[in-house]
Amino acid sequence: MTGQVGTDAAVSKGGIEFETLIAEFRRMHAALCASAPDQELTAALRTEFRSLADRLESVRQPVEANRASWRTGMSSRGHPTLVPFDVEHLDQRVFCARLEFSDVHLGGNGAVHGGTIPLLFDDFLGMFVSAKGQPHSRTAFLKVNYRRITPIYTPLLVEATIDRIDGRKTWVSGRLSHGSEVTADAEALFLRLLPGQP
Ligand SMILES: CCCCC/C=C\C/C=C\C/C=C\C/C=C\CCCC(=O)SCCNC(=O)CCNC(=O)[C@H](O)C(C)(C)COP(=O)(O)OP(=O)(O)OC[C@H]1O[C@@H](n2cnc3c(N)ncnc32)[C@H](O)[C@@H]1OP(=O)(O)O
Repeated sequence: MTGQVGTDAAVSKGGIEFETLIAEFRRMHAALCASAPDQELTAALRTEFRSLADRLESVRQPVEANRASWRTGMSSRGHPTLVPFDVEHLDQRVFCARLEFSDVHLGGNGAVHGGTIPLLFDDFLGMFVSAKGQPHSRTAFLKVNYRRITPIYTPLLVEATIDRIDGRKTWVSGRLSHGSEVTADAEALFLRLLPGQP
């Protein structure tokens, strides 16, 4: 890692190019998870990955605000390893989105890895709290119930509601569904940060 700081102009924050780059990265990530390359292909890929990492580290940004993977309006803000979702509806009380897990998220026997679902909920509920609850909040707790196996490569719906706001506290809950079946649900408390609080 070079630690070099790029300029704003060096960061692609707009246009379709960054979105298609992230889509290709996610495809590559899923293909890597699902593959078994032989030694020759592994060596060739390692060389290409190293070269790509060198080029990206040369335009490294110090804080999230300047990073291309921090774009509102893009699925998961353009972050390549968060769980991507497509927003269906957002209002003061309800937030819902469509998503599909991939080989990136596979645990075992066709089921999504148990650690991936809290990642989705933390990000999804956190976005909701940021947009319609209290911005600049942080997760104090997140409880997840795994009700059924969550399948990969299957259209799913994730929904959330803001249940209560009291002072700095926002209580929020979420559900992940496959058709009429809830596969996981969550409840969380977010606390608005105090001025100067890290
Ligand atoms: C497409 C539509 C959306 C468009 C959105 C547009 C823009 C959005 C842009 C960006 C959005 C960006 C991000 C959103 C996405 C993801 C969000 C991810 C969020 C995270 O992933 S963030 C990382 C994980 N998170 C932590 O790293 C927290 C570590 N931790 C702490 O930083 C402290 O722990 C803190 C600050 C939580 C509290 O500390 P503190 O000192 O401020 O407060 P204190 O302890 O005094 O508690 C005050 C009162 O809360 C009660 N309380 C506290 N904790 C509790 C608990 N666990 N359970 C029950 N009650 C609790 C106390 O009991 C007391 O209650 P009372 O006042 O009644 O006595």
